[in-house]
Amino acid sequence: MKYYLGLDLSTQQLKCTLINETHTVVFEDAVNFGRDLPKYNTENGAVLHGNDIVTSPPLMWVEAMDMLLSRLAKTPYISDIMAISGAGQQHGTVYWKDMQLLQELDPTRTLTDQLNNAFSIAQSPIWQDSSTTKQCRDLEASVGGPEELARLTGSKAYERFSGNQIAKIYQDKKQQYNDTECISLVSSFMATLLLGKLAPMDAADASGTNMMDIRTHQWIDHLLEQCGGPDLRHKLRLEPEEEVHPLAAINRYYVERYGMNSGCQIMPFTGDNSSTQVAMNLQLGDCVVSLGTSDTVLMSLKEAEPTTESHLMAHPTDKSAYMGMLCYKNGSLTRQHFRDIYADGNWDVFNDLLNAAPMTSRYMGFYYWMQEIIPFAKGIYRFDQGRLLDGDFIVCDNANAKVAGVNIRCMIESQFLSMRVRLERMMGGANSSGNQSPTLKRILATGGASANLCLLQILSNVFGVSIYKNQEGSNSASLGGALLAKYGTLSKTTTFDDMVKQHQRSNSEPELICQPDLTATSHYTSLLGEYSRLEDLAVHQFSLSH
Ligand SMILES: Nc1ncnc2c1ncn2[C@@H]1O[C@H](COP(=O)(O)OP(=O)(O)O)[C@@H](O)[C@H]1O
Ligand SMILES: O=C(CO)[C@@H](O)[C@H](O)COP(=O)(O)O
Repeated sequence: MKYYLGLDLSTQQLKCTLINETHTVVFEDAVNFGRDLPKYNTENGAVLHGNDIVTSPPLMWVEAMDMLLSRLAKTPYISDIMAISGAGQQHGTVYWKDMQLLQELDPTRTLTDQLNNAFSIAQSPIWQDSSTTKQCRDLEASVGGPEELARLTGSKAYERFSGNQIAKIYQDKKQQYNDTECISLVSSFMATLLLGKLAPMDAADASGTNMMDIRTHQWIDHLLEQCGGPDLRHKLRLEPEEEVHPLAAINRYYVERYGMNSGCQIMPFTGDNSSTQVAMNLQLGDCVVSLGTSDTVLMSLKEAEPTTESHLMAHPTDKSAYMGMLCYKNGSLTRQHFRDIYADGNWDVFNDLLNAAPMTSRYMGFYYWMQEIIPFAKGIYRFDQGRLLDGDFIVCDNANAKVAGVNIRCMIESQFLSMRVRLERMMGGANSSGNQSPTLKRILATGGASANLCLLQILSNVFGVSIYKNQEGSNSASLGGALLAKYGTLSKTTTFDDMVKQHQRSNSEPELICQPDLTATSHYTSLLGEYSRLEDLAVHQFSLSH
């Protein structure tokens, strides 16, 4: 039997999924950064410096790789793994000081031991960072504004996008920037580790840099220069990779240390959202809502016009298509925070409070616990009958449980209403040549919080469509990686769709989880206008205080 490995280096953990020839998952595991690697002092995988600078240590990711591979080496599959691909949290950048170290890896020692000095920047900026507003405005101004940057690259400038992160390091950390030999994204960093030499960024993940032409998938010289000066092209070295094909065989280090197959091929790695798109194999009218550390909304698009509030990214397996995406920072960590302050850290209590609070049009809340991406705002804004409150809700009998429940309900409804308002706008833009816009038919839910059926029912009610989940594999980004690994061995002779169809089984069809209560949907539809109006007021209030 041949096996295919998918890795996913997400915000909070490094996960793996191993599939066989017929796409059955045979092994899954994860190294959790907080639980398994506490010495790096991260909180939920990240280090917060002051208000808006958020990083993770690349050496922690290297050590997670050491741990995961030692666990994998204890399985009977290791020597029959034919190919590896995978995913990384998007936008984060790794700064290599000494690539030579990768060529000289000694199989008797860990990677952590040997790559201690490999990085010129010990803390990599990650997607949660929002400290590059100045660089964003400069980048937009250099091409004539946010709309033009979105037209060129698929997105206006966002604080977390890699080009703006690189620009800040170029401007503020000159010495470390000059010491940098090469720059990787989190995804291509994983592929680089396994290859023992620099791996290209794949075009789908490079769409999250603000530096790649969204149509041709080539770097745009002017944007490279604006972000990282004349040396950046040299530090990236390679153009974005738009094919899924073998880059080279795995470095001999892994063969000698772990007994991996010397013929095991390393494929390009992609962004975690693109990899989720692969695992879900989206059909027209499907939309993925991923409730991971971030909340994201994904759609496959054949044609599209970039907007200034959503992202247009290259499709991971179809050069001529796109992925439309919305991304929210206040996803699971904000829900988790509410669980901790209102529900003693218990999801069941959280759900009881949520269900005890009825739907209402009286109370509305916007909970930007962390600096939000869309809209760009921070803080908590509560409204009672359209009026901004100074403090908490005053709920008739003022019982604590009721106030907690109203806040939890307002937070969840507000998260999902924001997705609906913006998804509808994104789909409206997906008909650039006058064709009818795609209609939303179903939502495929994934990510850690998709384990919570109460949340999924509200999601279904807000959108008025049924929710489905994949039956195979608990983590879609690493499953997508495993499928990409296999596809890379076949892509010369078959399409991705044909490869998937060949092994379709009853349990490879997504499973129906819940259906909408259409009375609730009408209620939410009637709130959309007021929701947008109050959101504008909240954003205005935020801008007054900044
Ligand atoms: N029952 C639950 N209800 C709501 N959220 C949950 C539940 N179980 C797990 N989660 C959330 O899932 C999150 C992790 O999701 P995951 O997709 O694994 O994240 P990532 O891929 O970014 O590391 C946790 O932060 C946690 O808050
Ligand atoms: O910034 C984005 C997408 O643009 C995030 O979705 C990151 O890719 C983090 O992913 P998770 O750890 O939440 O899966």
